[in-house]
Amino acid sequence: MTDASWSETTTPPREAQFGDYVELLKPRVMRLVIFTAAVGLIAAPVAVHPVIAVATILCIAVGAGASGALNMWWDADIDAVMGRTAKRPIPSGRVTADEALAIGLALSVLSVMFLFLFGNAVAAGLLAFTIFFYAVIYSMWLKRATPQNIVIGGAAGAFPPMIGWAVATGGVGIESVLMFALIFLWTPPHFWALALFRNDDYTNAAVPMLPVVAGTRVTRNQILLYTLILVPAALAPAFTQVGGPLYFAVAAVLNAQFLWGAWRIWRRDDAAAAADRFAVEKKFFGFSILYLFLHFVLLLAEAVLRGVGLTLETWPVVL
Ligand code: HEM
Ligand SMILES: CC(C)=CCC/C(C)=C/CC/C(C)=C/COP(=O)(O)OP(=O)(O)O
Repeated sequence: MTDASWSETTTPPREAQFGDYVELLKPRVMRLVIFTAAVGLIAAPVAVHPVIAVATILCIAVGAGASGALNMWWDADIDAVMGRTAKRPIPSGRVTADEALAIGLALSVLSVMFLFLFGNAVAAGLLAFTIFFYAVIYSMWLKRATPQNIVIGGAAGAFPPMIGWAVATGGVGIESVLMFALIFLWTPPHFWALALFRNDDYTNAAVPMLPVVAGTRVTRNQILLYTLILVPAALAPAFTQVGGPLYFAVAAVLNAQFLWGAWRIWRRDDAAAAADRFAVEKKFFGFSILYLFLHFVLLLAEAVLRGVGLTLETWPVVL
């Protein structure tokens, strides 16, 4: 469906295609979110039937996508102003805001309902809370209100492994809290590195991201500070039942590299960054994604080595 408000001088948007609706669900970011949820489920000490595992991961994926659609519905005005997001389905007129809202709400309800059926009440409750946290607390409130938006709002992105863990165990454990902490503390360096080289976008859109409000010096300091706190939190799972020597050895290298990147960002200023077009910040942002992905690959590898994760022995109750 297209928006009728386009004037004759504007290139009319084309009709929406299936891909536009998929784009509403923020698939590129959400694939890592879904992977962390899957690892939370598999690393848990209670084995799950593959049918339940697949069904519940699908529910979490749909719920994550739904929260992305709700975010795009609410943020359409901001997205229209920023170069990175101006071509999204709503600002480009291919999908209407009402459609995005309807899709976001419908998929949220369906995902939580089916996670309750295939999983349990704790997992479904956590998924509902996570969708609410991203769509309402982060998008509708914090994002436009405070430079601490992504620190507090980052909690939404940290819940998925806890949801996966809750599917398997029916509860919360120290290990799932550590997985939460890993993502929670990783989010500020991940995002602020990007905000440094996308500062103009956020300034134009009047979004109070840290570099806009407090300046780039403070942002560089905060990236290093959060990385210093992140490193011990990222190594801690090695000493629990989900970790082991493999996790520790590889994570130590990854964390040394992350710390080195944060240090390089900290010790330079905007003139140096402008000279190489934010090459260090861009590299650090790219590496942040690999960094988080590999930590969860390590948790998966440790689970495979322990022989936990899936079992055909417990036939799913729901069937
Ligand atoms: C409040 C928390 C977060 C903020 C503000 C944030 C912000 C961003 C932004 C603005 C981008 C660029 C996206 C684009 O090019 O459209 C990005 C990319 C990305 N983020 Fe985050 N992020 C957050 C949390 C997370 C979490 C929790 C994950 C996964 C666990 C994640 C995974 C990714 C990935 C995989 C990409 C690259 C997407 C691509 O391939 O283009 N982010 N993030
Ligand atoms: C299971 C479940 C519900 C998971 C949700 C996970 C979650 C909250 C991920 C958030 C990651 C994200 C896309 C942040 C972007 O911030 P932004 O929206 O300010 O970025 P933008 O400018 O790209 O829109």
